[in-house]
Amino acid sequence: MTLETLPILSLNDDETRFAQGIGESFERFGFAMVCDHGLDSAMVARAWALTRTFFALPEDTKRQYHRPDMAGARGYTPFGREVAKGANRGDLKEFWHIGRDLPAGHPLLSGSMPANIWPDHPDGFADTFRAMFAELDRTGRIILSRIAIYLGLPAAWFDPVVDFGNSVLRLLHYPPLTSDPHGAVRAAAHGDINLITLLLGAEESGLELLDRNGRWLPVSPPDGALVINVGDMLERLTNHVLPSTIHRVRNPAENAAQRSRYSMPFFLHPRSDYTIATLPQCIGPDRPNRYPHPIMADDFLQQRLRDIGLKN
Ligand SMILES: O=C(O)CCC(=O)C(=O)O
Ligand SMILES: [Fe+2]
Repeated sequence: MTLETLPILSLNDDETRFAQGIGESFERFGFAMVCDHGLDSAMVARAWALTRTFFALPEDTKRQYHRPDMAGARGYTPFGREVAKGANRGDLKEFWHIGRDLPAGHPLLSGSMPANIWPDHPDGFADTFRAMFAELDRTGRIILSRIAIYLGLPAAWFDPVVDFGNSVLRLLHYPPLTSDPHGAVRAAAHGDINLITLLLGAEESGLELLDRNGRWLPVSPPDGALVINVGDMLERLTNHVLPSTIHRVRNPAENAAQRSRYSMPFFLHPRSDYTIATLPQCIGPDRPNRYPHPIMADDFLQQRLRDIGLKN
């Protein structure tokens, strides 16, 4: 049976059923909607309140935390800075990036994973987003274990792949559209770079995926649910069994254009030194290996950061 619309999956379902459900949803759409994900709702509410308060600070204050030398990997990236691969205008968004806190002196620290920077205001920002990062990291591992089952791998297969992974939590603000955007959009069509993305906030409309029939399909999760999508690294690892689907955030019309939109994607990455080599389970007579040359996760990432204008 082929799926017609994005199903709503429950993480309370038993492992095998959930694995089958998310695998089918990913194969068909590259996306899934997941409720009962177990994220603490009080923590998530605090995270939204802090996000709103931070982005309401004066532009000059926010720009103190802009660190172009870190390729946008930590801290603040101003409005209009990120340009989707192949697009010619900056997206109508500003964002803040949080990474993993590594133990002091960890070898990955000196290379691809800079230490976090935290704003002086609002109070509680660092504590709440450290907790959010840890919880999304934990939830992401559970999702990956179900994907492993679907692919016929041991459930714990991804654990060493994502241990000390270079994941990033992004707080996104799309300000109200007050003037003619001259062709720019909130988020131009793009694929995500990482393994999987866990997204909160998509109940505020605008997110659309490019379906394989060439039509844009709105993604409208129930309140509080996670939208999860396959990124380019998982697509490559699975030889396109699980597709990384192009998506965008379109500009709203009329009343909604007067409102800010906020969202919170967690980009789950492998360790920087993990080598992405096509899974033998995903190669066959009808599906020759598209990627005979493995690539290190960090080399893949650095190339893509140059593509989107965050790195020179
Ligand atoms: O804001 C959203 O709903 C999606 C954001 C997104 O696709 C991204 O930041 O990669
Ligand atoms: Fe995205």
